[in-house]
Amino acid sequence: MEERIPVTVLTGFLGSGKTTLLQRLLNCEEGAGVAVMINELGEVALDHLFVQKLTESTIVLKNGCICCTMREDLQTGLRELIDGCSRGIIAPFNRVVVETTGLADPTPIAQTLDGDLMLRRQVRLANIITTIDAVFGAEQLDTHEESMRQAAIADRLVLTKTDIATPEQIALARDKIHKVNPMAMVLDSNSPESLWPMLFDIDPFNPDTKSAEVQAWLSRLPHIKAADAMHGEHHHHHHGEGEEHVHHYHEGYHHDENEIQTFSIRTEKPLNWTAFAIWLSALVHRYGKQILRIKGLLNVPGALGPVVLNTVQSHITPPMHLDEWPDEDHSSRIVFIVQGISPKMMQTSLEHFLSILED
Ligand SMILES: Nc1nc2c(ncn2[C@@H]2O[C@H](COP(=O)(O)OP(=O)(O)OP(=O)(O)O)[C@@H](O)[C@H]2O)c(=O)[nH]1
Repeated sequence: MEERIPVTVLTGFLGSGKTTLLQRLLNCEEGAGVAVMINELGEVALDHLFVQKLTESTIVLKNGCICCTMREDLQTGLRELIDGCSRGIIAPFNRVVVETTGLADPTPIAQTLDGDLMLRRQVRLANIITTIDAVFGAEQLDTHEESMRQAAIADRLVLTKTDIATPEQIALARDKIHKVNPMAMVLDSNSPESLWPMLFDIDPFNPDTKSAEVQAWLSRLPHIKAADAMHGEHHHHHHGEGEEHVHHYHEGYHHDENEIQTFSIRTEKPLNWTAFAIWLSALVHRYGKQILRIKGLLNVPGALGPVVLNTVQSHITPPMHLDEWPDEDHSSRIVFIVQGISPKMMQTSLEHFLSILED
């Protein structure tokens, strides 16, 4: 169904093991079909020298960061790969992995793919993979905003250096990343099994695997599934004649002034899609960079199954219908990962918006 080439963004803090992971992936059987773009800071690019299996389908973007100054280079690089392949200069590939610098904000990269009309027809964002250093990860998440954003935005988190970290360090890193991003699958880079299927076979933006991906991240959110049992931890809001509207579950991750927060909203009532879509685009427009991820299952009147929502910052993929619900719970559930925005404010504004349109 989906013919565009999937692009994976591989990010992670400085020295967290991106290049090492990339090397391991390229060494897999499936690695032969991967074209690589490596972005490095500094005039003398070195990273790509550590990746042994480099072929002609590797492009090194030097001397700048694709998330800030080199977005055009990213576009040009992708075009070069695609053109080269169609002219037979570059070996055929079926996936592109873009390794960012350690300080990159991965979200503008997603937008870069979107922003180029030509490219948009040929490539699509497949997923965002973030490496987290098991030894220093917990500390880096606390002290470096870049690290925190990289973790918050990810579809997959890969814990590296578990072979040299203490069990306490690993537990602490896992605990922190779960608080920042409970939806992402967490993998161990030193696991003897192939990471390939976990990283690539279920692809959150691919309609064919959407249902499996939704089930996977829902299962990681037990507090949403078992919401009614969570007395005291969520707030009911009553409107008019006591009708129940939006419930709000607050996970909360406290991080100084630029606090990143994960929280979810559930509503039992079918959601007015038009109203919700207007609210969402206004939100994304207003807060831009502060919206890291939004994932949701929406119960929209008239639809057989739920509508799946998946945004990376202002990159809102067209919502997709599933034929059936992944579980018995047919309420709308939306998970937000935001930075410096009050969950309370968002919840109130959504309630308000939905109620205006109902009247
Ligand atoms: N023991 C151990 N060392 C690792 C692991 N992953 C990476 N390293 C080492 O950590 C160092 C940094 O790894 P890289 O793969 O270069 O990290 P990176 O994220 O690409 O680094 P930058 O591009 O500089 O941000 C290297 O010396 C790697 O050999 C791991 O799982 N275990």
